[in-house]
Amino acid sequence: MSRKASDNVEYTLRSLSNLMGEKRRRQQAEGAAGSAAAGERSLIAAESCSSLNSAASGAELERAARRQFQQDETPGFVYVVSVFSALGGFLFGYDTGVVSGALLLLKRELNLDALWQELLVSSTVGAAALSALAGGVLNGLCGRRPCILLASGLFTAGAGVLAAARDKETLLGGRVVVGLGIGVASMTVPVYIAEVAPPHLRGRLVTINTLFITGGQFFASVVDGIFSYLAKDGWRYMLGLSAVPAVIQFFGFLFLPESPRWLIQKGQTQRARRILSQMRGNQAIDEEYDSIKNNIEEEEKEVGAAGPVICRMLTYPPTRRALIVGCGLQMFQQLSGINTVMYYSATILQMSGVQDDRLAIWLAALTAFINFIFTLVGVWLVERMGRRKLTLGSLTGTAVALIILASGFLLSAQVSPRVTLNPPDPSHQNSTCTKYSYCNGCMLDPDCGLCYKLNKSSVVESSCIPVDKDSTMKAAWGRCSNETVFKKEDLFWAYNFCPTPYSWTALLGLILYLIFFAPGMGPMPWTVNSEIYPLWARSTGNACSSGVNWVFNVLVSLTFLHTAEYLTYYGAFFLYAGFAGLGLVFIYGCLPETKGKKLEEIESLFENRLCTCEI
Ligand SMILES: O[C@H]1[C@H](O)[C@@H](O)[C@H](O)[C@@H](O)[C@H]1O
Repeated sequence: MSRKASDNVEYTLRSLSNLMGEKRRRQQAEGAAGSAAAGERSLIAAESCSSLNSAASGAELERAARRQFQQDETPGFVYVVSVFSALGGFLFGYDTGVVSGALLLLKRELNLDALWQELLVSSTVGAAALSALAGGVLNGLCGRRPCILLASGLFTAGAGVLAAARDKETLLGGRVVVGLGIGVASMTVPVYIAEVAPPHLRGRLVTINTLFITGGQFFASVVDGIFSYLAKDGWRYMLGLSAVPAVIQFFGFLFLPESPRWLIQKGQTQRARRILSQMRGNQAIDEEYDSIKNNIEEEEKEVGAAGPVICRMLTYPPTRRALIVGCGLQMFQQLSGINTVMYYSATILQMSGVQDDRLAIWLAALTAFINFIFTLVGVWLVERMGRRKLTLGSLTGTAVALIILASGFLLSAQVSPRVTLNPPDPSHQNSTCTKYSYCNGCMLDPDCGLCYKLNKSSVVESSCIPVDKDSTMKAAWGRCSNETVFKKEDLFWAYNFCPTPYSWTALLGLILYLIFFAPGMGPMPWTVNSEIYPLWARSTGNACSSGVNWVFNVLVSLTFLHTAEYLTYYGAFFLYAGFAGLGLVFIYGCLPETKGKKLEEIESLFENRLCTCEI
């Protein structure tokens, strides 16, 4: 029998056993009085059972099951709950994305030096790493709902502090509060959605959370674009706007339920049953309820309940393997360089000849839009292709795109224009910029930029000059120190990039990167982590893997400029391509397929040694 046919029969039989279970339950509820109003569903059940008795032919069985299936609709409530939780993802994306635009205005208004700018960006990511780890304990003790409420409270408070800040210290405090919210939300939301979703929709609904993350990043870039025109206080709106979705989520969650799985674990079975039937509409919940309950009991027998969860996870082989897979996926997601590619997109676009800064900001919004739209493709594909194929395909494409991107930088470096003019520094300060004889060295030095003219498409009259301390858009002195003047005189100022005929290669690499990364490597690490741990280990497993995601996020972004200085840009992107290659080997060997499986069935996928999973 073909796989499909056997699946059908299995499904048919399962549906029929549901049908009969449902009928039995109804009969018990209706009691001896034998209510005549058994409803349409009982009629179908009766019809199905009688057809089972009389003919019992395969075709009839299948027809009855199909009719039952058509009645089994997932109630809209599951979608409402998922969307409200995914607002946490939106805030994660918004708050990590909005800061780059806000900094452009902030550094002028509050005179921020490089250290303070760095602090305002990385304090949020650092706080997120810590609170994701702490979120595991909170989730286990208090449940998912209080954690989501806490996260939206933190997002609101942080937004308020940031919008009202009068000095940089308050700003730093606000960014830390927001980071604490991001960490808790990033680990709780995928777990919560996975626990309320029916198995056949779980991947899609959890992936919606990542869609909201990238949606938040896109929205942030549009808000940055709009408020960049408001030189005074524009940053207050940028940073404060996130209070709106945070408040909506907070009030929404006052009315939304706790995860039924967490409730069963805590022995609150009546409440759990009520919520589970709300989530499943007209489908029978007995089977699901029993399987969750039995599983919890078995797990307690098998693993015991003594000692910290992380120690039990590490000493019990299936959860140890799941943890390695979960953390590995999150590590490779960040090591493939998504956040540097996104952050660097404006420069890549400038290399392609976009000289106007405002245009570059809007084109960066376009980059965020491509990331968002292709995450939507992931939502569509995840239940069709499954997690494993989608992740493998996505990472393969990402690695190829990184190679193209790196080659673009390599070719550009090989034809890097010569520095032809060396004007004397009027301030007589000893700048490092004078020592470079090619643009390539000049652009890798964060203190210098290239001032040049174009003759047709070739660079002429070029000089490597120190960059202005307040704005990277002009030189500290000389021909390129006054923006309006040098633009009128047909002069160009290149900071962080060199004019190159190979910019299209980098641009192609950038677009391909997002097209491949966004549907798979973006969402799958979150989706897979939400489903691979048994209930007792789920909060801790997700806390660890989210922590790994944030720690590698900080590491990759903080080291990028140094990596680029030592290895040059193409070296840095080749390095990420290498990491993506290693990630491919890891995923090929270790990631099992979890599509369509009940959360309770997934543990068995990790019973075998790693690297022996099905292909
Ligand atoms: O899955 C998300 C997403 O792909 C984002 O675009 C990225 O900024 C995050 O770091 C990542 O965790």
